[in-house]
Amino acid sequence: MLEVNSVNKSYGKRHVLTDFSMSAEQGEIIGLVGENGAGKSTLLKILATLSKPDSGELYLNGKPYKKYFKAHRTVIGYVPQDIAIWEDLTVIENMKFFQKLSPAKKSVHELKTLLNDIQLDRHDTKVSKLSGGMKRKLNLAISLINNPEFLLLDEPTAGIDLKSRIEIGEFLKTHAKNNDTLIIYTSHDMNEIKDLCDRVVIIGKDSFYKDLLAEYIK
Ligand SMILES: Nc1ncnc2c1ncn2[C@@H]1O[C@H](COP(=O)(O)OP(=O)(O)OP(=O)(O)O)[C@@H](O)[C@H]1O
Repeated sequence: MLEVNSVNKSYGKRHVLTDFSMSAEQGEIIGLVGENGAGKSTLLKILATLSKPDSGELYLNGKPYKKYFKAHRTVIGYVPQDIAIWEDLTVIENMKFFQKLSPAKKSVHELKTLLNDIQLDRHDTKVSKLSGGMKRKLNLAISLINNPEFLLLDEPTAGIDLKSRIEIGEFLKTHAKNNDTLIIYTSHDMNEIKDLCDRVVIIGKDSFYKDLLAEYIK
């Protein structure tokens, strides 16, 4: 489903991605790990069509990103590291707002069902009153409005309570299985990666993660 071939990306003189390649199939959950600054967010932005590589080729369902990036955008869901929702609107008002920007049309009932699936039932609460975990859940629910085939999550569980973290993990597993969604997700928590991911991709040269993974996956 996804092919990434020899992608390079630099910011000025700083090489962030060097000849990076990977492939992935529908329904897989892939953990992307690497040290701070290894290029995980950079790769996710490229995969989400929000940034372009300096060189290399990417394909989704056999179609090159270069030619089909607009079409790909409609089937990709992306949750950035920083939470991007309206603090002064309620949960359901945020869902309705982002629904208007989405190519897929969902009824209010469907939007509420999506929130309930992710165990966020405070539909009429202002975002400013939500916990960090609930905000992460809302951000994730927004990314699912367009029924993405391919979901990219940049540290979706960073800095949140254990209950929300477990609920998000369980939701993602069920969602990937029921919808055949490819999920690529970054985290610094190796226990979470081990519980959630079918496979791990290491980014960067650091052998630390290779050794750590070998230890965890024994
Ligand atoms: N727009 C940009 N302009 C210049 N440098 C950038 C830009 N975006 C990222 N970088 C640099 O590129 C490197 C890789 O950043 P990136 O955010 O992709 O790493 P990361 O693996 O996601 O890190 P972290 O685990 O800390 O989130 C870092 O050194 C960062 O400072």
